[in-house]
Amino acid sequence: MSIPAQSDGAEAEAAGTATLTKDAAPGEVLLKVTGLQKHFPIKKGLLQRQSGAVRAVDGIDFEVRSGETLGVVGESGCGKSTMGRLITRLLEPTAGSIEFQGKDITHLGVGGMRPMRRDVQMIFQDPYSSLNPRHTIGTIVGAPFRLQGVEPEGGIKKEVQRLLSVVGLNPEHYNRYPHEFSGGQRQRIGIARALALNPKLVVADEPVSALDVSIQAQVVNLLDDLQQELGLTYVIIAHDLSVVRHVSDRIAVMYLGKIVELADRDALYKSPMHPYTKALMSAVPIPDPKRRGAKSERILLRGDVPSPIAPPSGCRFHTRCWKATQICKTTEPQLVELQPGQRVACHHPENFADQAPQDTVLLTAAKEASELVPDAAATDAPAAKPTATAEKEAEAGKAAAAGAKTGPGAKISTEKPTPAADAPAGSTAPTTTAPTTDAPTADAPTAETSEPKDGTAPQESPDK
Ligand SMILES: Nc1ncnc2c1ncn2[C@@H]1O[C@H](COP(=O)(O)OP(=O)(O)OP(=O)(O)O)[C@@H](O)[C@H]1O
Repeated sequence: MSIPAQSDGAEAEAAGTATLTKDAAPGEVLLKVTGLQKHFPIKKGLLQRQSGAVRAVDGIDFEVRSGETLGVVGESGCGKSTMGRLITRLLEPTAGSIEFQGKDITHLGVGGMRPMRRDVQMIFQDPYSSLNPRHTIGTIVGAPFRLQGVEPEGGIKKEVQRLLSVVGLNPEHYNRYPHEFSGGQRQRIGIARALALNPKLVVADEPVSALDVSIQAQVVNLLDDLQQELGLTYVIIAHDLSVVRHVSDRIAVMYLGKIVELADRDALYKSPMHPYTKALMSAVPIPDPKRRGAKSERILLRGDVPSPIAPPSGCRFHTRCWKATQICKTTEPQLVELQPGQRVACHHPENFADQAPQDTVLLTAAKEASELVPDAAATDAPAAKPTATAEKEAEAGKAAAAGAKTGPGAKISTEKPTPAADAPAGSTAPTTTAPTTDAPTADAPTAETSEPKDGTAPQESPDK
């Protein structure tokens, strides 16, 4: 796919809207997150006194390098979306810091963030609710220019039409409304809007999970193409391991508000070190029919993820981990680099020397919360969470693509997207994931934000 060049920084400078930071060279750290926390307060009673907090993100550290794709996986409710909204500054962090190109943006206000909004954009999960139904596509995709006061060369209309063709839509559909498009096409509209200001970092929160299976691969391939042509850096949040495997260079695995493992994609899939990662990976179906008969075991995790209001002490995974010992209950493991490029927070990692060999007494209850089952039996097993993921993937039929991925630019097998290639409107089957935590419902914590509906994706920080 050939993508026409976007207006570059020089033009922006000429227009008097230069960004505050200098560009990161490929491979340099673009985003650095340190000790990031987001606790949503739980308020009760007439006086709305705070009675606790949902610890959605509870101290995470990671970096995103220019030009790479960082995939973020984990069960529903582990804090992936909250993390995405924190780094795009749609949410105000409770603690920690966020640096973008060396500049601390943790507590920048609306005015301070305005220039940054050009560089950091977000693509939302639900292409139905993230586009304002009363606005035309032209208005939606052109909104970032108006909000930032940017006048592209040739005018907004021409630039919007160019963006529409970049994402595989018909530029003539400029005056149409969102309801006239299918789910996949709407997601392309969301992508066009995100690309309007030539961002450096794009955070995509479950960008394909609301789309029909047949359309998912097209959108993933489009994101791939755009990255190569425009040198974009992605943070892609997904619970579908085959999508994450396909698109990511590195992968962060989250559990209950923490990153438990952060590693290069191949290392993570070949030799996961955190037991939780291993359980997640064991649920991915083997795509190669020749290897399918090979003896393999799946790890079923029983029960729900504990509540993020009162997470377990020590290692948060210890209540469901078959390797947990006393130290796991009392001491929180730090995320340390055990292999080059592979950081793990575990006292008893897989595929590596034990970090607490003296601690041998297993926590029986925890051991019983997981079960190793032969592969065939696992297929019919009831829905512990990783198994549910596996089922979704099997259903998605994308496993072959996942297994075949070898390097950047590899494609999920699909027909090339054409403007008309997506399924007609209404034919998609949105997937929603039920929350697994019992956290926020009972105590009705304060909602801080909702997805923008007006085509103005993250132009302003709502909690400022
Ligand atoms: N505005 C909010 N107010 C209170 N609690 C919230 C808010 N947003 C998220 N939470 C809670 O924070 C926790 C993490 O939610 P988050 O949406 O980040 O998880 P997730 O991993 O993205 O899950 P999913 O895949 O289901 O979207 C959950 O327990 C959720 O209920």
